[in-house]
Amino acid sequence: MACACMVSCASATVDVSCSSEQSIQPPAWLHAPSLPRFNGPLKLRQSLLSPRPWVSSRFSIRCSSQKRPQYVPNTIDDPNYVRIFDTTLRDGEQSPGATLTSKEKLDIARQLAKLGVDIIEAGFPIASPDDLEAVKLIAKEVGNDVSDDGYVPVICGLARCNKADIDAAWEGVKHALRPRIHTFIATSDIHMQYKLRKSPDEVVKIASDMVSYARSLGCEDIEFSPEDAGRSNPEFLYRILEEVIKAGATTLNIPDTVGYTLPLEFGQLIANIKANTKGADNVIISTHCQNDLGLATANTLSGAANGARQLEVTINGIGERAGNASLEEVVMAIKCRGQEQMNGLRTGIQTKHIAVTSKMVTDYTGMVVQPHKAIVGANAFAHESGIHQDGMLKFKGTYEILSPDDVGLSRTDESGIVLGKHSGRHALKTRLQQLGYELDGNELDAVFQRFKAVAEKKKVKLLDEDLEALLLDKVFQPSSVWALKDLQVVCGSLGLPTATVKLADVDGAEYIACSIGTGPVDAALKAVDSIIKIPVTLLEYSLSAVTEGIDAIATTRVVIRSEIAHTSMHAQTGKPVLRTFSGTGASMDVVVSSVRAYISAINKMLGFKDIQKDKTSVISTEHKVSVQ
Ligand SMILES: CC(=O)SCCNC(=O)CCNC(=O)[C@H](O)C(C)(C)COP(=O)(O)OP(=O)(O)OC[C@H]1O[C@@H](n2cnc3c(N)ncnc32)[C@H](O)[C@@H]1OP(=O)(O)O
Ligand SMILES: CC(C)C(=O)C(=O)O
Ligand SMILES: [Mg+2]
Repeated sequence: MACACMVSCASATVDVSCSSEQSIQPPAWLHAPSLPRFNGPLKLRQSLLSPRPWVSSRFSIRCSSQKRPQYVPNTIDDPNYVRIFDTTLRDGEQSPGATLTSKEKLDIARQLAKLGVDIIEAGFPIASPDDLEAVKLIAKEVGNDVSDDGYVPVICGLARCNKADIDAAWEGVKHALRPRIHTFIATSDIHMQYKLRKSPDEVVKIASDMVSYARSLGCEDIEFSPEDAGRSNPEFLYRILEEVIKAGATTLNIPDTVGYTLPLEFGQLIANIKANTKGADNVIISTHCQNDLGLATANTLSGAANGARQLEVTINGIGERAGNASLEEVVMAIKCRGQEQMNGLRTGIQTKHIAVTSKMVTDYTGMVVQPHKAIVGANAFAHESGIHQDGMLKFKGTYEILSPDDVGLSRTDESGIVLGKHSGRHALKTRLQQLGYELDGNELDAVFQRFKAVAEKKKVKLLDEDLEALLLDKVFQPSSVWALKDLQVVCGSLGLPTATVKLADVDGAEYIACSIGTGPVDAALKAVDSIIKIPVTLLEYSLSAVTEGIDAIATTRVVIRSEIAHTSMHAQTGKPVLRTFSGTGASMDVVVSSVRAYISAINKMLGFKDIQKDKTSVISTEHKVSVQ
């Protein structure tokens, strides 16, 4: 039987007709050498539709209509569709220091609409006149911007269970095409006794009266939350929820306000509420999980698996204290595993807008996302270890369950390879090839050794400029006559800058010299001079950091002139002139970098006429120290 079917391949989403064979273009990453290569349209057989955990996430197939269901407050005509309620502008803004201006809130609301969230909680209008104005603005602008397919987000305002709050919330949201009032009151013993100082009976009456009041204003979409439901007596929850349903609530949101529950426990709570609350079949059950134990995403997914069809989340997981369940984690988990593990759950989120939304929220709130944050962290699609990089180079499915394209991330290096201290030769060689350098064998080994040594010290990843500097320093050098073995400098404002240098000659014999100078570089170059004993003049010296940061690699370029030999013909006068030689060096230590460059130029000079150093001219024999 044919059915409407959606295939989501990396960033592309293709509607196909689902019969026994379907024709779609394969995603690029499917071209793994170890798998059959598909050059034409991929024939998708039914066997490919069966769960294949290692592929399904990067290649998810859904056999249902992907149209967003028509919005009706208390029901969804697709049992697998989960509404995404974004509360970045309300709970998210409760993050200490995350205050947003009205303009920023409007920008974020517009972005949330692009993302396709079903409900935007735009603020807590009673909190301040600014909050009310921002909610109004969002309701008027974003809440009336209907897309071609009929989508327009619900605009919601929060209110305590009192008339003033509800009036303010209605004042804010009523301009939207789909306005919602969200009212809440705490139901745990601890909150009722110590915070509200009200009996359970009083709380039930207030809740029911205030839901009725909200309905009486003309709002047909009412959400009610029993605050601290995670620590509330379940029997009391069933009772109060039944009363608010009778009073006209259309969504029952179950907050784990202090992030106290464990995933199985929270899932069971949702299942129990659905089973034991009269009228629960005619409303939407929602989750609102705080992250105090780091379980917000897990609890939210557990709630969805147990029948919740609205999930309250924030971008980047920001929110009160440790934050809320993060939109990107919840949505991508459903996208990645919903088909296979959650009976085909789906959301209406356009996931390719996730990265930019995350960035906007970071910029506006100043709440920086940790590098290893799932989905949107800087490292979420980066691979540093040699074994992983080797796997990624061979087939991305080895270490990636999602494609960065799915969340709107592009990376300059398609394999997401970050060169660092854990990288191997495969990754280094590949990156060098991409930069245009073909290295193998000893050359590759030599660069690899230097690369490892630098990567050990460098805290941030190695950039292309770093690699090129290493290549210049290690590979594109004249054949070595003298080599720097060790270097030590003493400098500062106390005493004279002094350098001790150990060089090895072409036979491996070592020579040490010590010198003072005007600074550490000058002292080190003089110590080199005193070993090599060939008069040269330093004509040019330049030092630059190839990348940013205190641990950047410094490259040095020097130009020297031999004062005793090595002439060339002047192009205009035809007279012999003393020849100049340049050299480059690189190191995270500026003095080492300088000495390497200097020795490189000297080696070039010595190699030019094939004049090996005159061993009799060195001032010290092996391991003897000469101090100038
Ligand atoms: C779990 C959550 O995230 S709830 C949302 C939390 N968000 C915020 O609080 C942000 C915005 N808040 C504010 O700007 C202020 O708290 C306001 C404007 C809402 C209220 O300020 P104030 O009137 O000065 O009250 P304050 O915040 O000090 O105390 C809260 C009062 O509301 C009562 N209250 C708390 N929750 C509720 C509720 N859901 N329904 C009714 N009353 C409530 C408290 O018992 C307390 O009443 P009391 O003054 O009789 O003791
Ligand atoms: C207002 C409610 C839903 C809330 O934010 C919470 O309980 O965490
Ligand atoms: Mg909350």
